[in-house]
Amino acid sequence: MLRIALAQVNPTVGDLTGNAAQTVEWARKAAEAGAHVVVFPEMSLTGYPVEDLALRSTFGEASRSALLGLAASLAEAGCGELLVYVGYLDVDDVGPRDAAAALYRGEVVARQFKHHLPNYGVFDEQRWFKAGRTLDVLRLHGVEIGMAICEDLWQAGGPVTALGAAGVDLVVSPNASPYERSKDDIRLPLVARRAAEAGAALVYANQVGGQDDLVFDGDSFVVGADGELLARAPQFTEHLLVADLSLESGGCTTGTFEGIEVRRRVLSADPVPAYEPLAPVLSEPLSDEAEVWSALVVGLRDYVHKNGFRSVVFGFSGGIDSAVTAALAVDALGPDSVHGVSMPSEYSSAHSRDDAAELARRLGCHFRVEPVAEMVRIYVERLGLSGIAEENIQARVRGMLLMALSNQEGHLVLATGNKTELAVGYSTMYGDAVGGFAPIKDVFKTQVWTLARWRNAEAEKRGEVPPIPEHSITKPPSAELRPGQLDTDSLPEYGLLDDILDDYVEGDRGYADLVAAGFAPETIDRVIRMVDRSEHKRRQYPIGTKIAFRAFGRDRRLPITNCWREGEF
Ligand SMILES: Nc1ncnc2c1ncn2[C@@H]1O[C@H](COP(=O)(O)OP(=O)(O)OC[C@H]2O[C@@H]([n+]3cccc(C(=O)O)c3)[C@H](O)[C@@H]2O)[C@@H](O)[C@H]1O
Ligand SMILES: Nc1ncnc2c1ncn2[C@@H]1O[C@H](COP(=O)(O)OP(=O)(O)OP(=O)(O)O)[C@@H](O)[C@H]1O
Ligand SMILES: NC(=O)CC[C@H](N)C(=O)O
Repeated sequence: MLRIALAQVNPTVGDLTGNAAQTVEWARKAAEAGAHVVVFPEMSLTGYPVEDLALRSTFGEASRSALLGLAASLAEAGCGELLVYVGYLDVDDVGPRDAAAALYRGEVVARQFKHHLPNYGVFDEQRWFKAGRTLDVLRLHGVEIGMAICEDLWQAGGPVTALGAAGVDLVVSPNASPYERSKDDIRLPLVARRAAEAGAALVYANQVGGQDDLVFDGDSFVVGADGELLARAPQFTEHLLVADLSLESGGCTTGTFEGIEVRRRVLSADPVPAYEPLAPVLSEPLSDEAEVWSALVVGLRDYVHKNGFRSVVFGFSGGIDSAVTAALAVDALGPDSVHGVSMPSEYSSAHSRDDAAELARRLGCHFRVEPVAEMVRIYVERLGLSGIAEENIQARVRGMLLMALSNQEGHLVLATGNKTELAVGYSTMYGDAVGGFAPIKDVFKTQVWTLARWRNAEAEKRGEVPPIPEHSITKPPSAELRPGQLDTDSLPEYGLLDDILDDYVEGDRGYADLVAAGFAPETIDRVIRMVDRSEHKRRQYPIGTKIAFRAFGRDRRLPITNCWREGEF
């Protein structure tokens, strides 16, 4: 029997000192829980992803030296007998390495480099790292333990097959697997299959927390050699998952398997005396809406706090996007850190002001009214503005006002745009598109309504006041930039629009496939033109948390100057 701890922690990219201190603190908790082994996430000492920091030799050297310091600190903290797997950035003659080390009795007893470097979606690892070629097996208390770093699990054959062929009893896997909807439905069966293929139990330790536009959900778990789920950590929160594994050791051989050299070192040969196992912890995965909400809350909170802000400011229009952004911000930061500003113009309806005030009342956050009509009038008269130029100046005056409040009072400005608007370019540059972070930029408009209803229903279940005024959910969306304006004057109805965008953006489908899906050719043409023409706006839009398979930004990268148009060929 061996007691394994999975430290599902939230590191901060670049904070070697803070992350090392966090590693010691969590290792101590694992030791106190009686664990023999503790596994931290991928590159937990540096944070993940470090992007081009990987290419800085100074950072690589600092990471290597922080690892040695950590080995010593762990021993000093009384964790010397605990086998600690920690991820870090290594650098050798070949180049930078996505690495994990095993620390024991104050020493680095193994260093292994990731073999498979993902280079798709949000990952650019072939730009940043050189691949590893060897695997290190450690024998601890008679158990043969191998290691596979994140993507090494995702590729059939290779490291896990080699470890299985060598005869390991247990594979530990440090991971930094970013959240996207339903990804947990892919990970667990995949890892279970790998465990069964290797004939070894598998410990999957994932990072939690936000890093720029990525959020990590944790959801660490342990599966047995037959692929059965034995323990699972909760999502979106730091957690120490402790599990007892009953492992039969058949012994391990060294040599070359699958073309990979497997090395082995014996740390301690004797099994631990029998002890009373812990009851297994099997946290329930969250519902789809709860999962997305938590992702958005954690992504926003970590962006704000890790960048040294304590509060946010943005426009409360009385509409659904700013209402959902406000509810998220209050869940993430607390009401005292959220500053809403109503900025009525000449065309703002009375209900937009009332709904904005009601939202603030329900949330208990800060709220002020700053009319913009007079400032807008000066621009309009001085420059003789009309039409779209007059419409947009209202949004731009609001943007300027919010940035002024940010400068003056130190709040981070949030942009409230959703994925549908971003897709079709339905926002004013330097107007409602200003800000440092855009919490719902990867959420389609129809999902914004779903989340609003879900969040209100959750509040009702808990006997709390629903945060979002009903009228903000039910009224027809309008930018209120001219009298009686409705979004549907310029855009197809949102249900239809989101269906097309789901196929064109998420599914990357071509024209013929869209027609085959049953959309009218003229609507397809119109939507595709709007999407393709607004790439320049998306490049300038603030970052925000990725929740979908294909988010704008890291996942979907298209040229701005681009004369290719989907059509009939
Ligand atoms: N390829 C390119 N590269 C760089 N810049 C490029 C560009 N193409 C145009 N531009 C620039 O972009 C400008 C046009 O963009 P912009 O000034 O933003 O204005 P524009 O896209 O013409 O108008 C904004 C649209 O968004 C709608 N809106 C505004 C505010 C809020 C909401 C809402 O409901 O959330 C909707 C509004 O009703 C209107 O339909 C051009 O004048 C030009 O300066
Ligand atoms: N009268 C207003 N007072 C304060 N902020 C406003 C006002 N009008 C617009 N904004 C800001 O600009 C953003 C874009 O708003 P707009 O009403 O143009 O479109 P929207 O995408 O339907 O957003 P919402 O659903 O929040 O109204 C709003 O979310 C809000 O932050
Ligand atoms: N850091 C990684 O190697 C992550 C890649 C992997 N496919 C995942 O998303 O989980």
